[in-house]
Amino acid sequence: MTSNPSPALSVTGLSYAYGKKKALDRVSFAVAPGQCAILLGPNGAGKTTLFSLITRLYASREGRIEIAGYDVKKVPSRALAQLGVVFQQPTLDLDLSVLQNLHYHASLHGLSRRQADARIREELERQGMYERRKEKVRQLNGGHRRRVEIARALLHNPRLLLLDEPTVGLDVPSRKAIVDYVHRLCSDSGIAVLWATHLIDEIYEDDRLIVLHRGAVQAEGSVSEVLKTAGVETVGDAFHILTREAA
Ligand SMILES: Nc1ncnc2c1ncn2[C@@H]1O[C@H](COP(=O)(O)OP(=O)(O)OP(=O)(O)O)[C@@H](O)[C@H]1O
Repeated sequence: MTSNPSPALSVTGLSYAYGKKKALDRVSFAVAPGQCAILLGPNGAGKTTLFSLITRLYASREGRIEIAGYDVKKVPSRALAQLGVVFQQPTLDLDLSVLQNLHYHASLHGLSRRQADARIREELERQGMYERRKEKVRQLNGGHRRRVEIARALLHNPRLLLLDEPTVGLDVPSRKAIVDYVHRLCSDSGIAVLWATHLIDEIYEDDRLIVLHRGAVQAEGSVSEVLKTAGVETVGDAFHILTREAA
């Protein structure tokens, strides 16, 4: 087996503005295969803008984004084939069954019926959702809908999974189940994750942290490196110090 030395995600010197309003300012960081990276930032930090650039919803003239070594501007279809995304707003069709939603996505990615059946079963079983496959999404609670969206994002075996505040609006047990599941996914499958959040209890000790505030990276590294940068003992204090507004 040949090893792929490229990071799962590499962002270099990325800037973006909405008219005159600068939303990202020379953002650079990388996420290695198997790494769970938390993009931590308060409202308005630029997290969704960054995701919109990685997924090519927007294009930027300044900076470069590579997914598994593929430049999203130069070879977009190759780059996006390596990417799975769970957007902040739910995107399942509520009136279709779980299976119908997943088959639709699998065919968009060019999976044969047989491949799709196998991958759907695998991903739903991993999250204890296979027995719910024939139910309409409308019948599922918010946590189970999110599980289906995560399964869908993984069907084509991407190398990078983006999650934009995926636990918003969920109750505590559903949140915990999703946070645990995604962290296990990184260590077990080698996929890289970029998880945008402003909730510090979603961070695990082994995660990589990228603290974003006002469109700029304020600190980046392991949890202990970020604590050192901020000169504090807890992630909560680091978040407070690194994202406080200038007086
Ligand atoms: N369509 C837009 N037009 C103008 N300004 C925008 C637009 N979208 C975002 N912004 C601004 O860009 C900045 C970054 O916003 P963004 O939504 O990327 O932040 P965020 O970290 O995702 O915040 P949230 O957690 O609230 O979603 C903010 O100042 C926001 O007001």
